[in-house]
Amino acid sequence: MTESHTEIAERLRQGLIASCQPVRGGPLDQPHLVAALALATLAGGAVALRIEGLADVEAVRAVTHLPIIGLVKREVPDSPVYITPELTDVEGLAARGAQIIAFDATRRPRPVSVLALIEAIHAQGCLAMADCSTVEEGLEAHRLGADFVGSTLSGYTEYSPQLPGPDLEMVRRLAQRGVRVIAEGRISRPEEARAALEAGAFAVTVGTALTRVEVITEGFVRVLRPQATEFKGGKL
Ligand SMILES: CC(=O)N[C@H](C=O)[C@@H](O)[C@H](O)[C@H](O)COP(=O)(O)O
Repeated sequence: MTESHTEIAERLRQGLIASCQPVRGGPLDQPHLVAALALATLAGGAVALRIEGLADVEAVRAVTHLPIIGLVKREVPDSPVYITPELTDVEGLAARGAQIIAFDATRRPRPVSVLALIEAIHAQGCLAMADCSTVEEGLEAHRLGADFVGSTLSGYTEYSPQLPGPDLEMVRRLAQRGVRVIAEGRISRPEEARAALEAGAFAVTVGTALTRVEVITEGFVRVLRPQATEFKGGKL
């Protein structure tokens, strides 16, 4: 039985969303291993998954009925936008079973408007998650009908705050304005996840700290052997 949008949103409330995006090109970058990583995070209590790429979404959908936030990372000409940039990406993700589709909703030059993406996502029967880098972008995406706004891209556009940790101020200000915010980006400790909920986040997404084994390992190695700091992994 397919769940209603309300039921899907309720599953996320106050919960942990596990982003399972292995280091691309690394040893865990295989759809069946991403599915295993996803199951491991669900066993730990994650309420939903954030999965990148059509093959990985398909593999994860085959092993769980729980909510998948799907996205495609892809470079397009003449635009820095790389998270679900075009309408064909939306169709591909919906066809593979993503119930929520995340896309870049920044104000940078883009191949497709934020409104057109939201409408396409809704036309596929999915919920729209707007990955934003500032409060203003989040408010605009909310106004245009996005179901969730993520702090995902704070620190990843040149005009947003470049913080070492999560942008809790962005979360707080959007939540105060009645936006359903998913705190995401550089949350690496349980206390930070808790602080995000206290700032008003609807749910919290953690990626690297759960599933990018190379990066987690390197964090320890850097402390033990500061001279051997070179990260040998692939693309994040
Ligand atoms: C900026 C960008 O492209 N973020 C991506 C979005 O899906 C992923 O690379 C991040 O891992 C994800 O947002 C979770 O964040 P963190 O791994 O910091 O917990």
